[in-house]
Amino acid sequence: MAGTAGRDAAGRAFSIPMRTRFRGVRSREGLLVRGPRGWGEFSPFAEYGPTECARWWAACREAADEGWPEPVRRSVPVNVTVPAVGPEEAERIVAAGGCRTAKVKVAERGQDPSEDLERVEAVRGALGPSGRVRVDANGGWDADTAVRMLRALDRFDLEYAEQPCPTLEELAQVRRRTDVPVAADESIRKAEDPMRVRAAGAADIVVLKVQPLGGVRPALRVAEACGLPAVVSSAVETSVGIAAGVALAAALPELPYACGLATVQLLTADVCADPMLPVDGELPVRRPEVDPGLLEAVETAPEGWRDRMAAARAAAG
Ligand SMILES: O=C(O)CCC(=O)C1=CC=C[C@@H](O)[C@@H]1C(=O)O
Ligand SMILES: [Mg+2]
Repeated sequence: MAGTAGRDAAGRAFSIPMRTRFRGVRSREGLLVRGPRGWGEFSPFAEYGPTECARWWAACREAADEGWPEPVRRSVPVNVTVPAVGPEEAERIVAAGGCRTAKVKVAERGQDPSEDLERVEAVRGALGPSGRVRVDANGGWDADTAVRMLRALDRFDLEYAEQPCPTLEELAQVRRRTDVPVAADESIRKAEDPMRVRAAGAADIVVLKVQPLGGVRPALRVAEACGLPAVVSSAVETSVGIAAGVALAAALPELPYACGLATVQLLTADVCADPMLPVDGELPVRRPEVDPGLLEAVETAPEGWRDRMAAARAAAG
């Protein structure tokens, strides 16, 4: 038993294939670390260097060593996430998701604009008129394309558009030139970013992710400082990482929008026997247990991840 506890504290690496390629990623990988307060997840995407990884590591340590602030709600409304798939698959994902809000990926490299229109139309059809539909372009459009596409897509009544363009100047332009509210995601990665977003008039909403912002507490401070409505979204973690996102959403004083935390559905497996999957469009505020057998089934050699963790720690100073 002592051996397992030692291994858990040093970190257990995992690799879980995605159901559909998402953000260019085919399998989700990371390290799970057990501390006195429970499990934490360290799963920065492959392209992130030590400086960025330092914040992801801080989020993992917060979960494992400190735990999270008291929740002010018992459950969190969530959106189903629809990758850049064809319309039939999009419809199936929305129907299976059981959520009243859908976030649809658009502007996927190599796809035609008509594919975005067909996908969003299918999602609106599947949700019916009372559902909410938001799109996420991951900065894939320039300002003119974004304005043209959002005007066309708004036929299906958009709740907002997440990161339509890469820069703050372009986001501000899109805000001025369309009626679709703009949410900043990639533009919010450091504590000072939301203030810049606000000052540039670049967004109506901020997307907060626990790992890139360095934990639940730093993300709460960002939300408070910037004063814009916040949507909590995942970095497509296992249920261990999703629980941290739920803790953030549960602790925010206001939560006017559904959160992007229903992403365990995008993975082919999980490490918890009672995964963080939505019930009636909501995720209950809880912390699930890691199941040893499920973790072993997706476990990989930890050395590379422990090196990444050491580099992140060194960068944090
Ligand atoms: O917000 C959601 O519905 C799910 C999470 C999600 O879309 C993302 C998670 C991780 C990386 C990103 O490319 C992506 C996003 O851009 O919001
Ligand atoms: Mg996004």
